[in-house]
Amino acid sequence: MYLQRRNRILRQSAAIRSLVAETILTPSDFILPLFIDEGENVKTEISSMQGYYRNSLDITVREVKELWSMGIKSVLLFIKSKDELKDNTGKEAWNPDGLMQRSIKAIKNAVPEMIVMTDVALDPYSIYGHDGIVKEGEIVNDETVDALVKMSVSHAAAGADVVAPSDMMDGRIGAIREALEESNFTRTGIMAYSAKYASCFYGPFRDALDSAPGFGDKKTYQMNYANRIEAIKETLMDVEEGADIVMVKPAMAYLDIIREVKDAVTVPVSAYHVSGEYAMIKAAAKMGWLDENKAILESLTSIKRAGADLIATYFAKDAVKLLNA
Ligand SMILES: NCC(=O)CCC(=O)O
Ligand SMILES: [Mg+2]
Repeated sequence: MYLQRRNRILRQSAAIRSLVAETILTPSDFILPLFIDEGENVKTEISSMQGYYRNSLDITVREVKELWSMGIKSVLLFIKSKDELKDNTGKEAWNPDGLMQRSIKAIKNAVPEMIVMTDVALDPYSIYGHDGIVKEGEIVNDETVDALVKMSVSHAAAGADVVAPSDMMDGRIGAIREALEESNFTRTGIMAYSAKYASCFYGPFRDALDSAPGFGDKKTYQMNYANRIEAIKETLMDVEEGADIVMVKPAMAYLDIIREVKDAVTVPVSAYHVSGEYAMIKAAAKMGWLDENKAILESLTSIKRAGADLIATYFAKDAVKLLNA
């Protein structure tokens, strides 16, 4: 045979494959979500997320020091609220002494350079497990936005670097930006969950925070997974309203959306490799059906290749260890 072009030339050794690799994961690609609990020395494995824990703040602070030493530059905080603090206003969400606010302060105090991102949504504080205030069975938009604004400002006051509204109410990015400006928090960023789909892949997360919706589902605010153009509309609106970073969530079943969003905006794009995506790999690996380490690196590389500049993933630590191996 006489071939003008032999594509296998650039695949023949590990060295040449790495020379021409188009996508390279690095520790600073990752955001590690952390689940924080009240108490001391409390470490609870999430039943549907084997190998992943909800920790009290003392353990979390030690963990964040380790993460920084590994090269992980960002954590995304979620707290598990006590049942007696839950209501239908979400007011615990902006309590200056709430678990979230104490966590932000403790982490920034221990590792000032760590980029602390905070979840902004009412579900951990809601007796209904919904991301907003409920009236006559409906999740009301505008009153919820008022609550999210208070929540965001209180996170900024506690020292959060980036607030991350994950609720999908309309208009909240603009309202939060305006409030941050008015309160003089001009260094606080907003990572908007812009294209967050109503997904079954969030199931294990709701076990982690005991935040499953008490009635109905989240389809009146999170996006229909049948839709693509709507993701662009949502994302462009959030950028217009002042988002510094936009997000697509979940990740693996939405790689097309990540790519289209990446092509449509000039801000960094993040993707959230969610709890169900973690659980699938863990479960298959446990059965001996998948090589866990290979599945982790292939999944995260695919998400970056699709266009994600940042990846929120429960595998961040595992991935960094594998990249350094
Ligand atoms: N706001 C956080 C979620 O909705 C779920 C994340 C996950 O499933 O990992
Ligand atoms: Mg929106």
